[in-house]
Amino acid sequence: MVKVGIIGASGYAGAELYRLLLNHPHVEIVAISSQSYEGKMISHLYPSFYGVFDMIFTNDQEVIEKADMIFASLPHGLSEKYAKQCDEQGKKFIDLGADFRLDQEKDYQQWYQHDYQYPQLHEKQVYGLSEVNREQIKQASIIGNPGCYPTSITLGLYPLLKNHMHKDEKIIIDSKSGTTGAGKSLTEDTHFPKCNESFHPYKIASHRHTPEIEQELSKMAHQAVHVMFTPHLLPVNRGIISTIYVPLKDNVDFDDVYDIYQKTYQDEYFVRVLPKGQVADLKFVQYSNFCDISLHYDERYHQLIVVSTIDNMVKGAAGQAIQNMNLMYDLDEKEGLMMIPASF
Ligand SMILES: NC(=O)C1=CN([C@@H]2O[C@H](COP(=O)(O)OP(=O)(O)OC[C@H]3O[C@@H](n4cnc5c(N)ncnc54)[C@H](OP(=O)(O)O)[C@@H]3O)[C@@H](O)[C@H]2O)C=CC1
Ligand SMILES: CC(=O)N[C@@H](CCC(=O)OP(=O)(O)O)C(=O)O
Repeated sequence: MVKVGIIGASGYAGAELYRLLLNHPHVEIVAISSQSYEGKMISHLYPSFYGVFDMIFTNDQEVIEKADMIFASLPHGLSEKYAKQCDEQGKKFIDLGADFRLDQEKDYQQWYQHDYQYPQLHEKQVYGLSEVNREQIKQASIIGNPGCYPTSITLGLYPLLKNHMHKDEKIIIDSKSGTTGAGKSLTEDTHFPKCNESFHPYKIASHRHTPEIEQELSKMAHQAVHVMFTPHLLPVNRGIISTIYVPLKDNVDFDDVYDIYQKTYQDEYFVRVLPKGQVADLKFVQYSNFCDISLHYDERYHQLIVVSTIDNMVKGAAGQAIQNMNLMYDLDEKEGLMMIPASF
């Protein structure tokens, strides 16, 4: 059994981790921590766990002491010191936040306004996009779990960029996220009367996921890729849907693009390329670890339109983190993650 601990377990992504891990046959959750709820039972905060998982929140140090595999689900800038301790003690560490995602410290400084406390630690980090970096993840001890928007976008573009079927022009991406993406603290934007029955873009041309998206797309394409990324707040609890507009190279036709997507993902259980004519819909990935991709062609402009959708809490956070843990422990990648999505 893998002895798992979760730091920041009172937050949404932390709670989603134990909701899923409780069904994992090779995991024992040995400790979970919270600063605000230390000494309280989980059901005090999340009544759905009452009688199912009556663990008491402890402190961060006890989690590190007891567990061999530590997930951190904290606001940005707080994970490094825990990763350092885990590294020194030979424990595995997966960060659900952004502290181990960017390759360049200068990008982290610019977009997150933090410095690296332990720059050498970052030489060990692996970007946890499971389907793309599988072999590196298997060998890693520190994983930067991808952001939710970047997961939907990078999986949606990987086959196209890897096979250089796109024109060397900037890519336009419109993404929409449910409100759990903003975490559990109340904000003006996620207050029910403000977001309910409304819909708005935010952080236009300035969202902190932009450098992460460009970094990973550029690696896939082996050349610099630039994006115009606009996130929107969708008044639903869960789900991200990204609509991506990419000009195709002149000699590339849509049927070839579709074939490449199918070939690339044919052995990937969690990435589903939908049949031609179908449209990806976040309803049909909610509560699951699937990423559904539909492909569309605008012949007037010779443009590909990719629609890629995930559950932000699962493939966009806790599910992908568990998929990565499975890889790190040489377990079946699907273990604990075989949930069927909502059907209506
Ligand atoms: N929600 C999502 O869809 C996704 C989230 N993530 C990432 O996962 C991480 C956790 O996100 P999420 O669970 O949504 O966030 P929440 O705000 O819901 O939870 C974060 C938790 O961190 C703890 N915490 C510890 N120190 C602090 C501090 N100084 N300030 C605020 N909170 C603190 C809090 O618990 P306590 O006070 O009890 O210790 C809190 O419950 C973030 O880095 C987020 O970006 C990644 C992908 C998707
Ligand atoms: C709707 C909403 O507010 N979403 C969050 C992103 C989700 C998230 O938690 O960010 P990471 O994936 O980087 O951890 C935001 O825009 O900041």
